[in-house]
Amino acid sequence: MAPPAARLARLSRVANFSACHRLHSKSLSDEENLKLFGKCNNPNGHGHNYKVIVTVRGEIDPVSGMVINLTDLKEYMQQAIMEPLDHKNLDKDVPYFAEVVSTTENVAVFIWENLKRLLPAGMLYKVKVYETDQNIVIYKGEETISER
Ligand SMILES: Nc1nc2c(c(=O)[nH]1)N=C([C@H](O)[C@H](O)COP(=O)(O)OP(=O)(O)OP(=O)(O)O)CN2
Ligand SMILES: [Zn+2]
Repeated sequence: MAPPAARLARLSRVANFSACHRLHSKSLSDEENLKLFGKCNNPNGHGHNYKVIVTVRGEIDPVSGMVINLTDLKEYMQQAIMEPLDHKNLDKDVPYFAEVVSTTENVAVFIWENLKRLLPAGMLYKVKVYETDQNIVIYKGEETISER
């Protein structure tokens, strides 16, 4: 009898964290920052309840029935998202954002890079970050818009 075909599946898990930040670029003057970022450039910052959906992709292991053990994914997300970001001032507490503007785009990249270091090679598929219910970023590890 032919062996069962390998099945590829995607698996997602959600994390929620709270943080404050200020949108401010060191490459711009104070006036330019205010013009670009408006209320989000408030000197004392503002806060968000972020939601992150992490999706991994891989073959369903025929023995375990899993792509990845969700208990392991939970621990990786704890290390990659919750420990560095939850209840933090992104710009002051997270060294990465000392030189990188703490937009949701860059928060997604930060989470991607942290998770990539922890997960089996090639397994990370998508990081989706909700800054608010209305403002959502998806990052899939791409570096440029590829030619069509
Ligand atoms: N490209 C981006 N633009 C903006 C970002 C970002 O991360 N990437 N972030 C902000 C601010 O941080 C800001 O907090 C957004 O807040 P706000 O406009 O209040 O959010 P909502 O649109 O969800 O709220 P409304 O109630 O609809 O005003 C700005 N730009
Ligand atoms: Zn904000």
